[in-house]
Order: sequence, then C-alpha cells, then structure tokens
Amino acid sequence: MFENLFKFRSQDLAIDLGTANTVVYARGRGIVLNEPSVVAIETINGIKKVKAVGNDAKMMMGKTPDSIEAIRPLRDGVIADIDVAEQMIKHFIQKVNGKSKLFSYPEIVICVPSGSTSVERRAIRDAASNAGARQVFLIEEPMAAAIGADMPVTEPIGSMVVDVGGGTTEVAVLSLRGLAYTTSVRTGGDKMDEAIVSYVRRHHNLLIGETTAERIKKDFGVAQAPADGVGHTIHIKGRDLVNGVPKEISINQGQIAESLSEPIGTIIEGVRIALENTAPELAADIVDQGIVLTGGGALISGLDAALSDETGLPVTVAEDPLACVAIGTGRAMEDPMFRGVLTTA
Ligand SMILES: Nc1ncnc2c1ncn2[C@@H]1O[C@H](COP(=O)(O)OP(=O)(O)OP(=O)(O)O)[C@@H](O)[C@H]1O
Repeated sequence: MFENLFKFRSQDLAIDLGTANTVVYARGRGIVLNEPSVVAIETINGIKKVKAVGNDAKMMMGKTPDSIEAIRPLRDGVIADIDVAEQMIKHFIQKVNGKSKLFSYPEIVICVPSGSTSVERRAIRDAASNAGARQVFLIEEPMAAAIGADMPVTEPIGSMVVDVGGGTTEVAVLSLRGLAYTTSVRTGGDKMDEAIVSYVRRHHNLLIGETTAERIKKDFGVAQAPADGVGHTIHIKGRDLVNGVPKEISINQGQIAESLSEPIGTIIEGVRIALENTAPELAADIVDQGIVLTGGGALISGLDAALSDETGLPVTVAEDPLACVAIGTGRAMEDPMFRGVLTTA
C-alpha cells in the first residue's frame, strides 16, 4: 500500500544555476532537465506575471510584443534579478518534482556563480526552500566543474579547471577538496556573441540579434584563424543599418576568429594571471596534469590549442563540457566522498 505513496515522493535534486542554462540532476537518475535560464514576464494593467520559463521563454527572445519581456535573471555571472531568478528556480523544481508539497522532502544542492553575494546566495536558498526543499546546500561552480570532469579534487595534487560559461569564465586551482586559487573573469559565451554582433555591424553595417550571433558562434566559431585564413563562408541575415531593410551578407571563419579574438584573449589572460598566482608546488602539478576546459565555451573549436600555445601547457576539453557542472553538483550530492565541498551559505 505504501509503495504507491512513495511513488509520489519528490527526489533530491542538484541544480546548475547557470547564466545561460539551468541544468537539473536528480539523485539516481542523472540529468532530467536542461533549459535556458530565461523567463518571459507579461505586464497587464501594471501587474507582472510569468508567461513562460526556459525553452518557451527563449524562443520569445527578441520577438516579444511590448507587454512581454524576456528576461535573463542571471547576467555576467551574477544574479541580475533575484525575484525572477527565484520564480525560475521554483518553476524548474516543480517541473521535475511536481507541485504537491505533501510528499516533498527533497534535499537540493545548487551550484551558484562564484560572483554571487551572500544576500543573493540566501535568496537562492530561500527560493529552493519555498519550492519544498527540506535542506539546501550550495557548491562553488569551479569545484562542481572539476568533479564533473573527473579531476582528482580530493587528492593532494594540484589541478586547474577553466569553466567557460555564458556569463563568466571561472579559473581555479584545486587540491584536497579545496579551491587553492580561484578567479572569475567576466567574459564567456555572451561576450563572444556580443563581439560577433559588433563585428558584423562595424564591417558590414548589418544589425543581427544575439540569438543569430550565438548560432554563428556555435556552428562556425573558431579560436584561431583556419590554415588558409578563410575556412567556411557563412551567409547571415539581418537589418541593413544604412537603409533599414533586411539584407544578407557573407562572412568567413577567418573573420569570425578575428571578431572573437578579444573575448578569447581576455579568457587566456585570466588563465595566465591564475598561473602566475599559483603556489610553486601546485604549479608543478599543473605542468604534469595540464588544464581541463569545461563549460559550453570550451566547445569553441581550437580554444584548447590556443590556450596551450599561450601557456605551453597541455590543455584538454572535458568529455561533456556543457554537463560538467551539473554532473559535478549531482556527484557532490550523491557521493559521501564529496560532502565536504558543500556549504550552507
Ligand atoms: N558548440 C558550442 N560552441 C561554442 N559555444 C557554445 C557551444 N554550445 C554552447 N555554447 C555556449 O556556451 C555558453 C553556455 O555554457 P554553460 O551552459 O556552460 O554556461 P552557464 O553555466 O549557463 O554559464 P555560467 O557558467 O556563466 O553561469 C553559451 O554562451 C553558449 O552559447
């Protein structure tokens, strides 16, 4: 008889609250939700109401009427709108666990951007508690990324993870379950999209949206110019800035590499500064272990080679860079070996 009741018991969850995507991992099941961190808010007679969250809201970005606003509550690695972030967290938890609180006793581990303040962290914890969590733990993003990438974080060996996310790039040196050095560079995939938008505007007088720029980056983005300097040629549609009408232009991968050189240079500089600040014993380990790239930005073709050329160190891309943080947060929840990396504030 009780078996049926337990069917309704909510599950313990691990949540990667990213600036671009929120990924939810359920105990024993793995990743169960992966949606953009976007909320569409409708204002009717001055009253704001959530119209859509996640995939549905992202589809509305750049295409909403005046009464609807598509908001990204996390920007540049920090929480830009805590109320909307709270509504988004609740929505995703309820989507996975259902609305009933009758059998809701889950433990929730949330990975927070390392740039978030203590007030924001408390607000995130409250949002999870209000959504039915009995206990809420937090984990730092680079630690989660490193665990998800199978790095030896519990051993007395220094290793370096570079998590290139949407809003930030987190660079960290880890050893013995702790962060020996960490820095957050406010440049990630979003800045790469902006760089493509501004390159196309400057060189072709064409206005394109962020969604188009992101698609170009994902499909054709390269960190280094192709060997022939040109690579693939891509056709892009947007609005002509001179006469205001829709227009199509073509650019090549060499030009995309040129447009991305500034954000990628900033990321490489962040890694260089982290290496300069790493204690000698740990630095020696990194020479052997190399650097591991995680996060969606790690998928930019040739980023590993560019970083390796600049630092002289071996650089590898984690197996599933977009899922590393969520998998690491999930493992920290499931595996007692990692309990020590969780915090309550
Ligand atoms: N194939 C790809 N090539 C290049 N960039 C990609 C690719 N796939 C995803 N991205 C980019 O990765 C970024 C999202 O990465 P990720 O989900 O790791 O970030 P996040 O965790 O949401 O952000 P943050 O770590 O800043 O909180 C976006 O900017 C996205 O455009």
